[in-house]
Amino acid sequence: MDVLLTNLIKGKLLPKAHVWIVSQPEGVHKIPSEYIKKTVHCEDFGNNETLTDVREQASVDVLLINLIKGTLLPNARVWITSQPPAAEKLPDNFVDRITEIRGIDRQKTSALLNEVFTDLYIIEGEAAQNETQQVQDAKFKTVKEETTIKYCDIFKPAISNQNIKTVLTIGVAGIGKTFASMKYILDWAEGKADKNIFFIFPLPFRELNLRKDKEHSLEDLIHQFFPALKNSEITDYDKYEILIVLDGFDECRLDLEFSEISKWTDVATATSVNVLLSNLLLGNLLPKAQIWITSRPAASNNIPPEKVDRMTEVRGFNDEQREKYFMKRFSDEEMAHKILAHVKKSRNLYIMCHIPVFCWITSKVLEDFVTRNQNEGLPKTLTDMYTLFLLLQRRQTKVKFGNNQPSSETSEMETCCDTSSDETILSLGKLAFKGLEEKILLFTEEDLTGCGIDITKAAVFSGLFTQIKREYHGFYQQKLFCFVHLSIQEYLAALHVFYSFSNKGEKVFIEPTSAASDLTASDFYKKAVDKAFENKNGDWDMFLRFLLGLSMESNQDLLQELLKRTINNELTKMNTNKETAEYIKEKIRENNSDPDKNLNLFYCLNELNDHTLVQEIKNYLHSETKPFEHFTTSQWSALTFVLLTSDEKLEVFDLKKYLKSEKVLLGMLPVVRVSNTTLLSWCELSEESCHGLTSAVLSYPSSNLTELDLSHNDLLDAGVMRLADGLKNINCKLEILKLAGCQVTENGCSYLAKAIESNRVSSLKFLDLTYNHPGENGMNVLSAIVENPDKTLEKVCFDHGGKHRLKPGWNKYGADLTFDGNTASKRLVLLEVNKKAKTVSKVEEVPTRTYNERRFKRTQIFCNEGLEGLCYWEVEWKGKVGIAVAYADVGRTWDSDGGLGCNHWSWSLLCSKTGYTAMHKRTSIEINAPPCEKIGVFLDWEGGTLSYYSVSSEGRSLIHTFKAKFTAELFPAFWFKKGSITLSDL
Ligand SMILES: Nc1ncnc2c1ncn2[C@@H]1O[C@H](COP(=O)(O)OP(=O)(O)OP(=O)(O)O)[C@@H](O)[C@H]1O
Repeated sequence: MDVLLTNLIKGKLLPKAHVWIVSQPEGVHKIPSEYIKKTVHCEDFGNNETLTDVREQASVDVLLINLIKGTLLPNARVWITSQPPAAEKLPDNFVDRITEIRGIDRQKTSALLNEVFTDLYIIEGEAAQNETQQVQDAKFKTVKEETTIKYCDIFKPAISNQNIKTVLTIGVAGIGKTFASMKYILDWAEGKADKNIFFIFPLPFRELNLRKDKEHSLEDLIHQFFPALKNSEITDYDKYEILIVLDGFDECRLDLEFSEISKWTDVATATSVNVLLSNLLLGNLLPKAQIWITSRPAASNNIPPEKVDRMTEVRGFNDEQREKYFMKRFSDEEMAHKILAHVKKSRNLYIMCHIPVFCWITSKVLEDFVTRNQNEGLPKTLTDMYTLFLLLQRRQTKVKFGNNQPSSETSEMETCCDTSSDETILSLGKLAFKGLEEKILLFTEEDLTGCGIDITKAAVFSGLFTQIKREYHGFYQQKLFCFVHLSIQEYLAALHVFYSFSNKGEKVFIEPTSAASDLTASDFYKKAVDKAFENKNGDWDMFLRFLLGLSMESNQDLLQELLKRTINNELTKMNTNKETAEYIKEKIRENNSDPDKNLNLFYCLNELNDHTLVQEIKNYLHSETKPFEHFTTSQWSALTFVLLTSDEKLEVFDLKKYLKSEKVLLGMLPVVRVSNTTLLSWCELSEESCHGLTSAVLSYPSSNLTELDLSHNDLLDAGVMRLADGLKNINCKLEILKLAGCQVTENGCSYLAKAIESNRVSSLKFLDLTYNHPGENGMNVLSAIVENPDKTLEKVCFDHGGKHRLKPGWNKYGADLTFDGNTASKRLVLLEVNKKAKTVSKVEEVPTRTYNERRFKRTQIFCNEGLEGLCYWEVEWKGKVGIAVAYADVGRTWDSDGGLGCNHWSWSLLCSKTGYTAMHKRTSIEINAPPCEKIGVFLDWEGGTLSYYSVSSEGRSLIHTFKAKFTAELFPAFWFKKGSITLSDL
């Protein structure tokens, strides 16, 4: 027994077991101190003085001990809450900080993360491991679906042996990135998950920014965030499994440098935070630690892709999760149903509610509506919602100040409180605007006082503005504040600008020049439109939406009391709004280069209640006539907006359904981004489209595109080089890329090969390079990648290659035809080295033809070449002729099946001075088109089409298309009433 116990305590027996020894104090010395990790003294409970009278004076300790022991208030129930055991290894206050929802739900003290957290829709990008097994696994997944991942599995390997060290999670503002990471940490702290992880260090960029001016060691930095660790005497961090959560990379104001970085591996020596963070991300510092970075999409491009092992994107709530959110949010089920019903009433609102932060604001506002039994004035626009939210905060503050029922004694006090709280709101607006201008998200006390804000008064607006709770803060002594969400900062900034202009005539964001003072209201809004429009990063886009929303009378009615003014007629005149709307439409018309900017302008029109453009497009889409050829730029932008905001998921985007035009494509790139498949073949595109696709789609983090068909456009190697840049990008999710007939040579192939080689997360499986000229080398470099088990590429098609494929346009499909003299009728003569056939009036007997006289009874001739695949040829004709194709054994003899175009196995276009007739089987279709001397024939054998075109110096114009399922080679053939056919050279 002794041996057993000794070895158990020493850790030799059951080395991983926790051992808890309970002993009288005098027995403790018998256990060697090196085997004791922690001693808890319980003697206070044993020999303390007894207290029975609640009126008796005693120390807090004595009071508590007696309460717990039950000697004091013996009938009272005592509820002791404690941190769970896993939290023992955590720094002080850690669980509290995570459990309690900071900022955004502060007012509701009972709001615990576990209570409100609703599962999120998160998708996984391709894993970036080099592991053969994983790649092979990926190869067998034939159908690519969006892979969803649960927040708790973010670091879970997809296959065994996979090491996921760094995860990047992206998502738009308020979509739930921070929440997902907090819930992950909480699960761990509660011992529910990731028990192998010893420490999790959340280091938000917001707060790391504050340390950028001084040098720190990584250890120091950790101690600043978690002072309790100072006493932990950890000497070797590599001994522990550590997860570092770097939240909000988009807010990073450090100059992280990943390329020519000075390598830093020392945890204990001080250097700049820039160097520490860059080295942490590159894996030089704490090489074994796992890293979780969250970021809004645009900023995430700066993270070196090869260092990211898994990309995930938070997409917010899907329909089911959205409903769950509202059901969880309200303990009163009836209330939850009512609110959901309100949300569902407005399609706009319902769609916006896929963003959790918007759900939160919506639930606050609608809860108030339902409680007050109010059905009128439900919010319709984004600004409506935020205005109502602000008014709710204002009313709640009023209630906090005391009596809500005005009476003669309290009214003066109330007015005073109202005034001061309204002033606080307006000052918060000033601070918000200053923050937007200077790109500040965290504010110090000086910032607040600088804007005339009294901290104690601002504290009551905890639904808008909050102090960052950091009692454990060792390093940064100042108190720090922030708006509960950036969108609230943007709304308040717009309110400030609106208020300054309408009440004081100040144009805050316009340089104080004399000209500015003469600005009319509509000029003022136009300047705001320009300001947002000119900002590349879209920093002022939301602000503009709010400012324009505030210019609406409906919003000003709501805010009248807060703004303490009668409505300035000029500001709300319908004319002003109309003028602004027209100005925005003009901007949309003029802007051909940045489709995303136009989208924001459409959202602005929505705020101004101007739906004319959008409605017009919706009408077109529902009508028979879709005059896309005559669409203006603004109509194209409106179409883009309509497609993007449609309820239906856009699986396939086919440009040909609208207009084959490069300019149109470039304007509709945001639509390409959300589609899974984009079809752009035969659209007359050039290198410019490749450039646009790479920058706005393939490199775009949240693009959905997995299949891209760019075939039969003259992209050349230059275009392929642009596309290769996209293929290199970590965000590129393409699995199928079709570049048939794009004039690609060996060079183009090597750009593609290098791109696929260099992208660790390349998911490309199929590459179509038919009808190009890859040459031996081009084929070899790409085939080598197919052979490489570390790469997902399964197949590259090189069929129908050759030098002639480098000809421009349709000439690359040119069929080099010659007449087969043996099939020529006696009435025909062949001229110009078998390129011209002509009827003659006097038939001359040709001795070589006599072996089968019957075949010459029809005046026709066939070509030698049997065609499949894509082929194009042109002929010049005179007289009355039939231009046809037929299977090999058809119609060459005089038989009962009739001539060319009169049976199942041939198709013909009869050409004469009066027009054309399309003939197949026994049907013929008259085509009313002016006769043209030159006819182009395009055969897409696999696609099952045979098209005839008139060809002139103005281009090609379609005469007729036959559709059929071709089953064998087709031979060009010609029938003559009288006249001639010349095969043209291409
Ligand atoms: N899973 C969730 N369940 C319930 N509420 C959520 C969830 N995710 C987010 N929210 C709500 O949305 C708010 C914003 O979420 P969060 O701060 O995580 O967004 P974010 O993506 O980090 O945004 P930002 O990029 O602006 O920092 C939260 O404070 C919370 O009210």
